[in-house]
Amino acid sequence: MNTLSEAYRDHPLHLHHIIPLDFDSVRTVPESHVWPPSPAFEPDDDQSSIPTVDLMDPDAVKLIGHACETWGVFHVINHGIPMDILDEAESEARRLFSLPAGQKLRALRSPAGATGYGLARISPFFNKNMWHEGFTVMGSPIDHARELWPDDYQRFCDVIEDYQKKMKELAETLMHLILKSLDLSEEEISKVVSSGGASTALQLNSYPFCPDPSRVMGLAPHTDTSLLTVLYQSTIDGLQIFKDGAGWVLVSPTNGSLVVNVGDFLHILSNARFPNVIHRVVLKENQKQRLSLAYFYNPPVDSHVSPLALNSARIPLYRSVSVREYVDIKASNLEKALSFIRI
Ligand SMILES: C=C1C[C@]23C[C@H]1CC[C@H]2[C@@]12CCC[C@@](C)(C(=O)O1)[C@H]2[C@@H]3C(=O)O
Ligand SMILES: O=C(O)CCC(=O)C(=O)O
Ligand SMILES: [Fe+2]
Repeated sequence: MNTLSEAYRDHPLHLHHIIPLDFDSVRTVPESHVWPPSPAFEPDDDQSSIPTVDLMDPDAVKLIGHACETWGVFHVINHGIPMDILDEAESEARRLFSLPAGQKLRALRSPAGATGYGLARISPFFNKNMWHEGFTVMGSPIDHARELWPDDYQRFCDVIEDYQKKMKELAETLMHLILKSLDLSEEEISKVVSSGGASTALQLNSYPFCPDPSRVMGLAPHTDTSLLTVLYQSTIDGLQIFKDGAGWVLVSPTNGSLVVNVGDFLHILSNARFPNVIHRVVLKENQKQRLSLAYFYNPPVDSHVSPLALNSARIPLYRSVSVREYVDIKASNLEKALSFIRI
């Protein structure tokens, strides 16, 4: 049973923080979606780019450790997920977001719920709305799929379940390599990567065509709560990560590769050795709808996370925290959540 959704139950949201705009019905950007121009909005000229890790490389452990330490995000190639699985999942996401607004609302996330159609969870922390609609899956999507397509929900379920299965295997492989790079023993590793126990979520993201993209925000800056996130961003760019000293760096999609980023839990576990990378999505002029699929791999919801990669000379920077408690803290403190568990 995936009980991650329970962790969100105590933090109900107002409907206006859940219901997306009917993007098909607007010809101009409403005031509610106009973000103040920010000087940091334009990406830096210096276009450095995130590292690429080849999972077939005999040095994968070293490469992945270095990528996590220096960037907290990397492209992964030779990841073993066939292109048609990625294509199919993308086209199911497209089919979902192409439904008329009224039909999508039938699968609206409930105020105390975690799954279904709606605005990004972080919406209440910003006074402007994002140019975004999402669909969150935890475990089987069947209930919401039935609401969307009463007579024809099976294809969506099969594709999404298959996608999650493949992503889980990949996330476990990645976690293994990453924890090895921190010199953890097999025993310690198997406590973190206990297959069966992990709590996971899949987020389908849509950034519809926008008549005035320079004035909107696709997805506001945030870090993921996960251990790690595996992102498929298909072919359209827009994802940017914030790198100290470099500013906003564009993460362009490359054919069939996946983007992996360090989330808050891996940052804690690594005792801050790996940065939980801040990222956002911006929109460009004359750009078609952008879709992305983010798979969040988390520790079991009742397990505790604490800094593990400690040698004798290093002191822990964070206290131990359960997944449930951290989700609780972050639900009311988006950016400062980590400061609550700092020692
Ligand atoms: C398991 C998760 C992870 C969530 C919450 C919950 C379901 C949806 C995820 C996202 C997806 C979009 C960005 C984010 C910041 C958001 O608003 O919702 C993510 C958030 C997190 O990483 O905290
Ligand atoms: O759409 C993207 O490229 C990023 C999505 C994201 O950051 C998320 O779902 O957490
Ligand atoms: Fe994210």
